[in-house]
Amino acid sequence: MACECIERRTKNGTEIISLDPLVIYINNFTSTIEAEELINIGSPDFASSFISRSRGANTLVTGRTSSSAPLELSHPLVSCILRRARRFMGSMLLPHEPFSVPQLVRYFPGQKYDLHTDFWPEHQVITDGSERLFNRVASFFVFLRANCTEGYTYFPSVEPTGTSAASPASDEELDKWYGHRVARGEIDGEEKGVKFKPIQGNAVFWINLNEKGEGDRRLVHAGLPVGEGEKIGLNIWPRKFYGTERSKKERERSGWSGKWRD
Ligand SMILES: O=C(O)CCC(=O)C(=O)O
Ligand SMILES: [Fe+2]
Repeated sequence: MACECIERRTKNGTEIISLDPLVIYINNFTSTIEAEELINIGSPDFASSFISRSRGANTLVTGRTSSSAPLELSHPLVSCILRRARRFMGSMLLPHEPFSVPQLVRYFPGQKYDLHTDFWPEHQVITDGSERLFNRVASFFVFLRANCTEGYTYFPSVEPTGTSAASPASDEELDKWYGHRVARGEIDGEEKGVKFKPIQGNAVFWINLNEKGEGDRRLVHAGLPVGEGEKIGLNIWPRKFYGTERSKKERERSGWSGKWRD
């Protein structure tokens, strides 16, 4: 009898790609029907993507040529997907800790999002008048439509765990374990980091900030240019709070540098 383990695992399972930093591959985070419905919900609102800045106005930049659309938090399917994300995070996300507005991103041929981090180098002030500071503690990137070639999500500084502690997984190992879903990336002809093929319903999850709220620059990543066809993804960003603007100033006065790790 054929062994079903691998088939079962890939149908509905999670796989650790890297332990430090933590990057997890989630198979079938959404069903096909859910993926298409999420796209329908957000589609009327697609507009050129901005990059949100820590201070001042959001800006349009050439490094991000996709379009994006917010998803209404109150929509039953959107809240169902966020409950799923919350359950996945377990006690890492406390009941009072919210999500940012989920965001669809759509790419046509040649469109891309250059290297960036999802966390802000400085915590943001929430706009509810409470002066609380927040940041994106982790990220889920879900592939909702993957009728495309190329368009991988690439993390140049995440080396996938291999059989030997001393060296990252080789392309052959990745191919054996993940098939075409996960591969090594390259920069200037040198093998470096890991990239994920767009596959409908599957997601990549990673942790952006450590317990102190410091951002981990190893989670820098890019949406590589789409070859042919269309790619649509969904960003889900759980938030954590880090005191208030006032408490930050007091910390700085008392000697805390407020600097992020490089
Ligand atoms: O399109 C991708 O593969 C990644 C998108 C992304 O990182 C983002 O929208 O923050
Ligand atoms: Fe991102």
